[in-house]
Amino acid sequence: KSLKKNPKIIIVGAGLSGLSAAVRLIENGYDDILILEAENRIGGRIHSVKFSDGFVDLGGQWVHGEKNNSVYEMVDGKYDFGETGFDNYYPTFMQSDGATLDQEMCQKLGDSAFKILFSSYDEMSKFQGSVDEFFKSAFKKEALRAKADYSLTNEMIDFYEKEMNIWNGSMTWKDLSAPLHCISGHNAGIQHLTWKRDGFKKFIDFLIQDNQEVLDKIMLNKKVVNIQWTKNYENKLPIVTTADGYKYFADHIIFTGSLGVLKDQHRTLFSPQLPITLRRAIENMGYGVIGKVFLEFDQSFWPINEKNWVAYGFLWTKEDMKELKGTKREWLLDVQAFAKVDAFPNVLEALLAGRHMKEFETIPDEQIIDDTMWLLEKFLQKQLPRPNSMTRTKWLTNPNYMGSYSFNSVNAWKFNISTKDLQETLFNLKKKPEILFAGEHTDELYSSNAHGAVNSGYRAADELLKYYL
Ligand SMILES: Cc1cc2nc3c(=O)[nH]c(=O)nc-3n(C[C@H](O)[C@H](O)[C@H](O)COP(=O)(O)OP(=O)(O)OC[C@H]3O[C@@H](n4cnc5c(N)ncnc54)[C@H](O)[C@@H]3O)c2cc1C
Repeated sequence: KSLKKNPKIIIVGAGLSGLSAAVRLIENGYDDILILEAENRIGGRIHSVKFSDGFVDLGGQWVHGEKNNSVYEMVDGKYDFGETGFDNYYPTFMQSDGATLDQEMCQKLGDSAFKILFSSYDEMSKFQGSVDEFFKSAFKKEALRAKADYSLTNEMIDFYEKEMNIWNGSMTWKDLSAPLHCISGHNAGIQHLTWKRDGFKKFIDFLIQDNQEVLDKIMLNKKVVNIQWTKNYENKLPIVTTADGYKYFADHIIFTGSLGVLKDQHRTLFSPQLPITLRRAIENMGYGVIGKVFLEFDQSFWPINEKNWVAYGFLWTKEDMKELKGTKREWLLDVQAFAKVDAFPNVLEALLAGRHMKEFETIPDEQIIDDTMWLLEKFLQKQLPRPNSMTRTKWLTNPNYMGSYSFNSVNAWKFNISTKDLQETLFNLKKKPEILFAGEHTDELYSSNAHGAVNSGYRAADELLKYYL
């Protein structure tokens, strides 16, 4: 066959997967690349913003594990990671009435919760339902055995639902598939390594350090609105149209927009329509959102000097929930914890996920400060200083993301769909790979993670390299 020596490749998106694909192609001599990025910056869901005396991460924050983790391995020995300490310690559990909670009992229940969620894979993998159903029935038995109070048991269940929603980006753990939860990849080693005051953006420096030319190939503020692929033709080229009306031709296109973008826009983004197999996978794989609020104070009022202190964990009573339902502060019900931030002694970070994320993202900054301070004062039972500054996330309402990351849903299990189905390459009649898909949601083992995104970019680039070899 007569193949072009240096085909034209368009990569849609300059997040980790797009940049990784570009680097891999350039390293192999394929440098006729154009990267079209909708935002006015690179990095995508890696978004480190200036805050306090460094950078905090609105997107990917921690390196989860060391073994077989492409992010960790790329910088191993070249970067001195920090550590949040979440792996080995429990938060200080708090209740809104200031009652002194039996921390030992809470931790005992916490141990049971972790065992059920992360060490019962034998039973869980055979369970056909959701993580919610599996967890509740097992946890209630454990709580009974531990002679835990009925209301504490329910408050802990609510706490671990939030934990799982934050891990998975789900709105409710009723959507999380129990058997698929058991097959997600795990990278051994420390689970919460940090980039200290540098932010995750530091990783991008490592990723492109030997191929800086990749930066010259990026066009910012170039939102792709349509990709016309040539399904039934042999000798036509696909055409990419951007929102400003420009058209670009290419031999191959690597599309890295999020699963949220695909769910929302695939019907208008691709003409002709994507194959039914791919559409089914897009529609049924899970994708949701988490939120973060960073607050900076003059000085810490949390026990930052206690070696093992990691966070305040909120146990919401029924009365608390009733009090907030129907009010403008209802979104606070999604807040699980306020955690310390490694390398920032004066910064607290709230983590949240659940049913109120749209409200959270659409209320003004001033209200976010008022509400989070109201919440902290309620649980800590004291007056607190106002923060000097605040920054928060808005991933769901940004049309270039529509959420934070993908998860293995109950529907994916029901319809036998895996992340692999989201990798389906579109070929033209000559069997030329025309549109390839990358992005965290397409990685078989580490979807939802930064290293999953990197792996997916390499995989898509390798598929093209293989074609040319
Ligand atoms: C809040 C949050 C917390 C996270 N925490 C962690 C963590 O602690 N550890 C971890 O490992 N991972 C974490 N992740 C996940 C990790 O950040 C992502 O998996 C990874 O960054 C995704 O990279 P990607 O290239 O797949 O997608 P993206 O980063 O979304 O890149 C895709 C790019 O395509 C662009 N785009 C979209 N549509 C178009 C279009 N039509 N035209 C042109 N461009 C388009 C987007 O703007 C974006 O830049 C977190 C993510 C979020 C949001």
